[in-house]
Amino acid sequence: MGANAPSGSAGGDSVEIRLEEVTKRYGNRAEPAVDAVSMTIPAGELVVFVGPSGCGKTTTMKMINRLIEPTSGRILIGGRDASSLNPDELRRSIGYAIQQVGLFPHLTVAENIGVVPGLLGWDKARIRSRTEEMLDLVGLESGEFFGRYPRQLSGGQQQRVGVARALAADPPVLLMDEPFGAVDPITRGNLQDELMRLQAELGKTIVFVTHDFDEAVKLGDRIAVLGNQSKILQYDTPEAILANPADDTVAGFVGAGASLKQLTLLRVRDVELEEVPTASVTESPSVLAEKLGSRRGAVGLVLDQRRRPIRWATKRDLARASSLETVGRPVVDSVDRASTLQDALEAILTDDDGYAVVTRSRGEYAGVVGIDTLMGTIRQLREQHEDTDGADA
Ligand SMILES: Nc1ncnc2c1ncn2[C@@H]1O[C@H](COP(=O)(O)OP(=O)(O)OP(=O)(O)O)[C@@H](O)[C@H]1O
Repeated sequence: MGANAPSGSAGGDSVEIRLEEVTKRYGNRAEPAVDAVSMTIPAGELVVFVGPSGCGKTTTMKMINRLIEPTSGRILIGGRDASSLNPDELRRSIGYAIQQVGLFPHLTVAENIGVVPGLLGWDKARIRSRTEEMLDLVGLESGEFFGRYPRQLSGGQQQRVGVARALAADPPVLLMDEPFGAVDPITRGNLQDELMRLQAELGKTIVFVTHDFDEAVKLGDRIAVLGNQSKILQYDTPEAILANPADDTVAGFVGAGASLKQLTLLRVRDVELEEVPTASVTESPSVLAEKLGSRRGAVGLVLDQRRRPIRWATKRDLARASSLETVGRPVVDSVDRASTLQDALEAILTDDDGYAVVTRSRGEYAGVVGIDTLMGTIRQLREQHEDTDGADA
């Protein structure tokens, strides 16, 4: 952020957010809603606050743009004390997207997106082109949606407009409070994918609140697992939290299947591919049988003339077969190098041979990932994170 008050139109550079002993006491309640929270949200990262209902996530977030004033402590945004800034200007420099979307019902989609740029004094032509750009960015066809009213949109479309509006003035900081909470799981998944794509492009500093640990794992560069009064139970990368939850409460929050969730964080390209014996569909079954050798349970792949895997065959299958065209069982599922290891596991279970076939861009055979590789990877991750903890202690 520049030396002047954040203009909100500067865009570009991302900024760090620091909370120093931030406390919020509502009215004269004995217990603070947020108790002396200190944390650093690194510039350009997406940090997820996750924790049980009522633990203080929203209160903590709203203190960053001063929708709620802290009772004590300091919040620094790009090194500047938020309490020293004009609250209206501060809020214009921070994008804000919430579950209820909060679109103005009497304004069109375009007018909603243009609200903050308008407040910042942008001219009409610039607002119009920015609005079109934003609609495009969130995957809504500008010609179709520009003049619609919020009630003429589906829930998912409203959420997209909410995100477009939050981003319109190109703020360096974005606060998102359960922004995808009110939509069906498929739309939610799509919106999450969009946000990840956007973030890879834009590199904003984003604070994202959710109840949903899986959402946190998917989106977060880091996750802050919060307990009562926003006490930070663990603040680390998703990998580290999954591999090694700080205590039983965090482990409870991570929930069942932590190892499976770890597999969503790694890609096929992160592990070494293995090979199984292969033969071309034009060869005779005995050729593949010979390559399989005498090892029990060995399995081979039949490739078509463009080297695309088509069938799995064991030694027994081959002994009975007259042609490789019909031998064994078809390859049903395959993955590529960009697939997650969870996709690979899914393919292993679908094809039931202990391997997932990995293909290149045109479907040619590249290798396989075996169940042993997946188990080894999980074991390795766990050990790595245990080592890191040991070093810190
Ligand atoms: N305006 C308010 N006045 C008094 N108490 C409040 C107010 N807003 C929130 N609280 C209390 O502060 C605590 C933290 O609330 P907050 O909304 O920050 O939690 P949260 O973690 O975001 O919850 P949820 O996930 O359910 O939205 C709660 O106990 C809540 O009842």
